[in-house]
Amino acid sequence: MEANSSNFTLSTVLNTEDPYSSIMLAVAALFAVFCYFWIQGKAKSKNGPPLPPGPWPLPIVGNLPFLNSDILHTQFQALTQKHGPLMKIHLGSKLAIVISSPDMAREVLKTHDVTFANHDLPEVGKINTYGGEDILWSPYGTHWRRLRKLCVMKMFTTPTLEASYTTRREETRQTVVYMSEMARDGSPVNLGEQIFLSIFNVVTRMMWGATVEGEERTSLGNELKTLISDISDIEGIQNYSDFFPMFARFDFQGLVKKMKVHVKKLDLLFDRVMESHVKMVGKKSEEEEDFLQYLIRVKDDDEKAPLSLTHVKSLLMDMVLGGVDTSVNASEFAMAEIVSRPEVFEKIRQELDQVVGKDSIVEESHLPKLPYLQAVMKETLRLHPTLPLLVPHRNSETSVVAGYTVPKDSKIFINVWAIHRDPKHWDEPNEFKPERFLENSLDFNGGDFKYLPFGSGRRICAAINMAERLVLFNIASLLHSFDWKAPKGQKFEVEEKFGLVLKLKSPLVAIPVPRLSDPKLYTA
Ligand code: HEM
Repeated sequence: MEANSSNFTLSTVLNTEDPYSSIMLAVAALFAVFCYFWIQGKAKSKNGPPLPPGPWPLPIVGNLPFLNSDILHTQFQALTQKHGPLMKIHLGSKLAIVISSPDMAREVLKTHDVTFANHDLPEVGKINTYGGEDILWSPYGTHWRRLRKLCVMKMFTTPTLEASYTTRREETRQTVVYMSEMARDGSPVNLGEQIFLSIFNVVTRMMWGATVEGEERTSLGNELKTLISDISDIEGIQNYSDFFPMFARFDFQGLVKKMKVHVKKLDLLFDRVMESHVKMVGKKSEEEEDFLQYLIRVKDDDEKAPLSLTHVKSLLMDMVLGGVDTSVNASEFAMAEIVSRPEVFEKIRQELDQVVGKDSIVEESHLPKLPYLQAVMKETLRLHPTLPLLVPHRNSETSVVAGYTVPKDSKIFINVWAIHRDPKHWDEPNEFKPERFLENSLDFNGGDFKYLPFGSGRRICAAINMAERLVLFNIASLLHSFDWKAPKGQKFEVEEKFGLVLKLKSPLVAIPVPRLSDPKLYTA
């Protein structure tokens, strides 16, 4: 048969009448083949154990064309059924390893913990953390240890948290007051926005004493929530610059550019705060100082690892970006699960009425006496882990894990979302059943590798006790003070939107109905 113009043949592609384009295509094809063999050669272990199994990669792009960044966690879960709980994936020129069982998680987070105790710094992470020298992205070593020690020994200790209770109480009361005002005329409330304001204010007041109040509470609050959420969304997008580092400077998806615009806004805020705090050094006693004053005072104390003002600023960024977004989304998921399940809501109400009573308000000291509510928080983080793939780790050395070679600098995804829904380890894994946590002794400390909402090992979340207080106190107060009704014609839904941080697909909007008898319980 004669070739006609609609036929898609090699000669039409090569366009034999245009020798220049033929040569270019031939060079591109050769380059592709070269890259393919180079990646394969680089990925193969030399005389050592084989690489982990995984789907067959295409030249150059690897498995990228088959991955959908909106459902990466479920795609990884499905691929694991075929290739096993230690699986390799080629992301362009980058080798990724996906971990999907408690045993494999133990291998990387415990057995080989030092080697795997780095986070894989993405291109956009360099922008929002001033070069990645913050606590989240710094590689395991002296500088990271110094930052972590400052946080863990100053900001997140039990005495500091106890001392800052007034802050959390005031902010939560403000939220209850705002909601009772909305309740007066039956207005719906965007719960995520209000929880955001409360948690944002708590974190920033603990760090530098600032707060958002009055009219600003709605306007600036929404703006900051959107800003922080946009930054975390950009962090969640698969950036081709990370998979083809040699082209990173072209920033083809424009993500670095977008990140710079967002970060500039937060940076201006931080600069103002830093300036005022530098002026205040020495003017307050050590007991009175906030975390930022403390950091500025001690930053040069350790000769081996002195900190610059930029390091200090990057820590603020970590707390605001890492601490606020995670706690808000965890609280939103918990509220969404509770209000959409009358039987769960009823049990919580009974527990609250028994422990707190209807003529009092919730205090943080009540929290240890609320086992069912604690179980609800644990079950929420099992079903909807806030960081479904943790923060991707990176190994600093080539290692042999479970008989397979994991080459140095691989990107390690720990699919906590899949581990938390593995039927080998959980009964009815897709059901929301808080009771399971009344029957087991699982906690947030990462000792049991089937439950890792805060990670495990050296890079485990630096603020678990603070996160637990923030989430529990917030939701306990909202559930004790109000009944929650869906706006007319709507029903509550708990659908997930995947990203670095797991979010509700649609915002949780509900109408508060006060349930306590004394109006004084709705004042600040
Ligand atoms: C429910 C709320 C939270 C959840 C679920 C959560 C979870 C996590 C997870 C999974 C990691 C990474 C672990 C890994 O990659 O192995 C992490 C790291 C971290 N989190 Fe949290 N977090 C929460 C709240 C907070 C808060 C409130 C703060 C501070 C204000 C905070 C500060 C940090 C820091 C600084 C790191 C980095 C630790 C390091 O790399 O050494 N987190 N968190």
